[in-house]
Amino acid sequence: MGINEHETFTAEGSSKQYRLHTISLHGSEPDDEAVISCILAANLIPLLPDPLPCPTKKYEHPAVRVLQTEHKGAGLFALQDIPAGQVLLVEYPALILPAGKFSREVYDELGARLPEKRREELMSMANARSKEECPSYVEGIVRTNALQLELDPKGRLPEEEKEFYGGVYPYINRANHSCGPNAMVKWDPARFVTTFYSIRDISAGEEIVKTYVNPALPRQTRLDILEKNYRFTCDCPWCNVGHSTPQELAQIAASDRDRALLGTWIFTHPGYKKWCRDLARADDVVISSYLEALSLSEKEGMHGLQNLFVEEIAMCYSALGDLDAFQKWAKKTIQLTKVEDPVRAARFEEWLVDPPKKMKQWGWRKTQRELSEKRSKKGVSEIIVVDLSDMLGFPE
Ligand SMILES: C[S@@+](CC[C@H](N)C(=O)[O-])C[C@H]1O[C@@H](n2cnc3c(N)ncnc32)[C@H](O)[C@@H]1O
Repeated sequence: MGINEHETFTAEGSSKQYRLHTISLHGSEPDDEAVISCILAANLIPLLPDPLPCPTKKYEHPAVRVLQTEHKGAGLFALQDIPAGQVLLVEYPALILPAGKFSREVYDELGARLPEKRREELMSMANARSKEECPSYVEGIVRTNALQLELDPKGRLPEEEKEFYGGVYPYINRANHSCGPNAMVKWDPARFVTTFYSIRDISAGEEIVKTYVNPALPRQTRLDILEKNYRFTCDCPWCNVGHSTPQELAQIAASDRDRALLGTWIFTHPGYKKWCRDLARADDVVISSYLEALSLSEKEGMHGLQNLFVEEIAMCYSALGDLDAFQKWAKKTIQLTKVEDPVRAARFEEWLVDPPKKMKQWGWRKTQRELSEKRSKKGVSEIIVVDLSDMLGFPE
């Protein structure tokens, strides 16, 4: 017997009230329709966008295919070379639900509410959990596949009522894991879709992989999380290494250290904004630091951070007034941010038209240096305090 939309229920160990809810996005054409079966906290339902967005066309890159692998079940593969910054798939979740544990009936009903074809797609997905752990097969699929998403992007729920939600995607979820991924996902709460996109160049025949864990965590922690949540031993080049000789252990320690460093680089190393204000620092200090970050991220396969690093470098060259170098790094920034942050990418596009004219900070450091040299030749010593708040490209 089904549970109806008006019935409320709770998760194990909680008194919070939830409801089943079906989101139907209707477009003008018959196949412009998306049905998402959800478990939502009762107080979240009134916060959903009203009216709901029109469905975005699903997108599948012509060179992306689901193929069977030897040991990992199905996976996604590139049939042709795909450059960094390309949209690979755009997809609605079939299911949206919170992380808590519900009864078998709730999960079964959640799956049963999908249109038949969508339900078939869902039931063919990987389930790494045993029947004892997850009596409902739908729950097993959820725990093997769900990707985190934000349903309250404007933060309208009080802090104590916030919770994590996940979405299950019959196509995007075919992507297997690597600690050096070549693709990432981005959830768009306004359109209810997730975009899967390349973060580095992918070669024809290569598997398209995302990361299921924070890649900045140490190797053993990553292995433990993957084993506990997804029931496999990661065999990526950073995990599948010998770990008995002192040399091998030193190599693992170095990789752990570099990954942790990369994960906090932008918070622990001086960036463009501070450097720009401080003429006492060498002109190349931030550029060298971020070139090092780029090279480490290449070594560790942490390409997902490179958009931040290339942007810092581009901005430094703008303050130095180096046109060729700025153009080179601004183009890289656009390529690596256009899916993740289109507004930022558009800003660089605009600057690129004529950087010296379009950028307030263009050549600022060069000009200030020349000025201070002139002043010191004249024997004038003064502290230059300049308000750069309006010139730094991006708001704080
Ligand atoms: C989200 S699914 C990925 C798609 C799945 N391979 C399929 O056939 O639908 C997660 C499951 O895929 C498998 N998997 C993912 N990445 C793997 C990897 N690097 N090595 C081995 N198995 C992996 C594990 O069984 C895991 O529980």
